[in-house]
Amino acid sequence: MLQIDQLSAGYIKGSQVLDGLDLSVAKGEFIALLGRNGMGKTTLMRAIVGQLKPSAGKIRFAGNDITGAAPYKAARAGIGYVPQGREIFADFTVEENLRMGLLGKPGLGALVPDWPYEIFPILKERRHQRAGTMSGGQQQQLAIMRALLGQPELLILDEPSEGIQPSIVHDIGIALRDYAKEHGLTILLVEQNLDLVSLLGHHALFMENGSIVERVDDMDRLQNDAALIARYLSV
Ligand SMILES: Nc1ncnc2c1ncn2[C@@H]1O[C@H](COP(=O)(O)OP(=O)(O)OP(=O)(O)O)[C@@H](O)[C@H]1O
Repeated sequence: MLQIDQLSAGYIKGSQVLDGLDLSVAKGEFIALLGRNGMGKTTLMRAIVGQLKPSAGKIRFAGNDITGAAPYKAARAGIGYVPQGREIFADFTVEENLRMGLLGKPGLGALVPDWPYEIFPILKERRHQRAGTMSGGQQQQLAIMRALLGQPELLILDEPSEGIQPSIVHDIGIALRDYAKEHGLTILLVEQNLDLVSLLGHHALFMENGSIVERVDDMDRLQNDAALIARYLSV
């Protein structure tokens, strides 16, 4: 579904953050991308969704070449994005934020349907409140639902657990897993929280200095292999 070949990208001319990266994600897979801060995980996500133009390589999604395409094209092609820090509109109400999710693709209408409110009822309770008044966990629920309202085939989440209490992270993980199974959604997750990775991941990829350096398919190993965690995650 997503095929990335020899991708290079960076912020300063002549200095690459990603250097010849390859990644393949099949339909229905849950892939977690792990690694220390500054290894290039967010840079990779931004390149996929069109926020950063690669200097070399190819990104294909569902058979289309989307290398360097504008963000709205990635959204229309079926990629949903929940960025690091959530980026909700703090001064807009919850419902207005959700309506933004309907703008990603033509034909989704203007009215927020009931299902996002059924998944996270707190959003219904707070739908006329300004989004910035909600807790971090509630804002993350909002950001995820805003992305899902665009009916993506691939959902990219960048550190959704950041700054959120563990019980809410767990609830978000369960809700996402159930939704993804029911709708055949593919997930690419950047995350340091191993509980969420184990809940949502089928495969874990470890990133170091702009490349994917190790792949783990046995999720139990993530909880039990101290050497693996020390090598790629400990500071
Ligand atoms: N807007 C930017 N301009 C210049 N350099 C940047 C910019 N954003 C990130 N970088 C640099 O690119 C490198 C990779 O950063 P990136 O955010 O992709 O890492 P990461 O693995 O996602 O880590 P983190 O969890 O800290 O976000 C880092 O050296 C970072 O300082």
